[in-house]
Amino acid sequence: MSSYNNTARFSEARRVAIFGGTHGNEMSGVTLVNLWTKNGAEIQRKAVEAVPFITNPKAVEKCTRYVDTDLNRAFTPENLSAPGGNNLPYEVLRAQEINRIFGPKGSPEAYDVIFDLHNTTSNMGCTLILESSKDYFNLQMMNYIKKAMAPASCLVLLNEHPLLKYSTSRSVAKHPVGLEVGPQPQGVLRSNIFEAMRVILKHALDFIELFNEGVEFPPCTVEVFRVLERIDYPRDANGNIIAMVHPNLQDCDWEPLNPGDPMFQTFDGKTIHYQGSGTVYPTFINEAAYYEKQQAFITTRRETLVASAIKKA
Ligand SMILES: CC(=O)N[C@@H](CC(=O)O)C(=O)O
Ligand SMILES: [Zn+2]
Repeated sequence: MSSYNNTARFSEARRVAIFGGTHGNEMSGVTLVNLWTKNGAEIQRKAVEAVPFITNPKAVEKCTRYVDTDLNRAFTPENLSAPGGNNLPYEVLRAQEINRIFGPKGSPEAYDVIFDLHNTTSNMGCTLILESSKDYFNLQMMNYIKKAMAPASCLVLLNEHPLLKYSTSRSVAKHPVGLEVGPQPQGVLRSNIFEAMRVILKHALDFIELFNEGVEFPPCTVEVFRVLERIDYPRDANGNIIAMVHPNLQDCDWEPLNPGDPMFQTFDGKTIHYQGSGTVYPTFINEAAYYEKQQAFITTRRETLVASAIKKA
């Protein structure tokens, strides 16, 4: 990226990948990618090469999140450079392979954009996940998608947290974009969720086509929800869960949670209240895949980011 007259210049985003099955039991992404692999007409755009790709075929085969370890945590520098070949966990080997095809991560040869399709069991609706508040190309894309979706809502989750950020499959690209649509149970396809994901991706590809055609996008602001904290379930001394998400919080992703609001309900009916110092916006509430990660939900803060104008270099 370079700046000239306050317009950020980015090279053409020709190489685009659409990942499905990073988690093998998240069926919208798996199904869309399989569909587009058979017939790519829907994802074809002028001056864009969009490659649909199943990232974790073994997990898709078993309809499980992963086989050995979570692929969407596996793209660390250590893993990507680990020797050991076939002795490595399946997903680490697969991460290396994906990094060879679509990366190398952090290099000029890396793919321009990777969309990674996920589903959540949480009531999050349409969510886009970003990893940087300074990527004006992605911020402009978020602004475009949000406007194109209106009056339907599409929220942006910003995971830029120094400790809570993880090494995603999409992080191989120059501009990584996560799509997270829910609620949808694991292993299940719901038509409303499937169609919502399909529409988000349509707008995203339209944006890239316009950008590649030389359209200048004027400065804009984007409302995002920045990851603050992970909240675990209350546990006993043995680590067993002793409370559930409170009914007042269940399904209330993105709604304000204030100090003193009910948060958990113990099995004997006691309410545990939120003790933070100010209003937060919880999301990924009661996500099935996060029980193993000791996470009941995450808290976020609302922020407005500013993006400069952008244009093709
Ligand atoms: C439910 C789920 O899998 N969510 C994704 C979010 C992301 O792609 O950043 C994950 O934990 O990897
Ligand atoms: Zn996922």
